Amino acid sequence: MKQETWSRIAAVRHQSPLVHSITNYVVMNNTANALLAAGASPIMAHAHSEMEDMVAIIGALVVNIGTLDEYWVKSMELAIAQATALGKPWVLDPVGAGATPYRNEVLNKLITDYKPSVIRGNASEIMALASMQGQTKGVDSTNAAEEAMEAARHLQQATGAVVCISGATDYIVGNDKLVALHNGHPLMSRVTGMGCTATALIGAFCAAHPTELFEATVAAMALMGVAGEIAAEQAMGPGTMQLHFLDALYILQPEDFIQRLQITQQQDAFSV
Ligand SMILES: Nc1ncnc2c1ncn2[C@@H]1O[C@H](COP(=O)(O)OP(=O)(O)OP(=O)(O)O)[C@@H](O)[C@H]1O
Ligand SMILES: Cc1ncsc1CCO
Ligand SMILES: [Mg+2]
Repeated sequence: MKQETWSRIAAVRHQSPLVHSITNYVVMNNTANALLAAGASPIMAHAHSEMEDMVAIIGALVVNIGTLDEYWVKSMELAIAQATALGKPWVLDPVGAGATPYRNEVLNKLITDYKPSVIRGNASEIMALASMQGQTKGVDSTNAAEEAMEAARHLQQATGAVVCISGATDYIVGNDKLVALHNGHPLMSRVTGMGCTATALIGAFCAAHPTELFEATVAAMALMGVAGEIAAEQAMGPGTMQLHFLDALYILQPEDFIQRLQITQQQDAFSV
């Protein structure tokens, strides 16, 4: 399992897949650099006139609604429609789901009209999306993590997407599959757009493994966590954390990755 996860990281380095992101102004530079450090090739574009042609040449599409507006939402729809037509994976980052009616309306439309291949958000975003997709409040949940897990499962069933909840522990939910990753460091949440970076890396891994989206998502989040942990050991604070994180993505070797990776998997089990 750990060796197989490493082989997916090596495949991204080897294949250097082209990842098209329509993402927010805040994180464009961070995510492009993270993709490069992991061995992928980033392109950011949103002009309506080039969406079809751009999506024709990429391996995967990442849609992040962080700083959405009406023009960009149309770009997203054009790009997603083309990705769907060409059978290419597309990954959704529902930044700020639940924060405003406009965000919710856009997200609900994207999820309902064009099914994402993978959705990655933090617990509150995943819970907001699940309630938009008809989930009634969980009656069984006894704690926040369990509530988020029920939401992720609901969202997975409603959309068919692989659903990732990121946080201190990352959970990846597929159809009858659940993996938990226990790496990472609290300093990661002090750098803007680490979640967006996670989603961009998922895009790269899906591009390299288009028929194994669950495993691709696990590998991308495993890389995030291990690189984050290594970076935190070197960093003095958020500034150097950002720099060391890019270096860790680039330098990481299989021995260190396998030694550090903390992964647990459950089949057919959705209790946390
Ligand atoms: N307390 C923590 N301990 C370990 N890892 C963490 C912690 N908090 C976040 N992470 C890691 O940081 C990355 C980003 O996850 P997070 O849930 O913070 O995303 P987010 O809320 O969408 O962030 P943003 O919106 O700022 O991009 C993931 O790889 C996650 O595993
Ligand atoms: C701070 C911020 N605002 C909109 S997007 C973004 C980056 C983190 O998602
Ligand atoms: Mg986020």
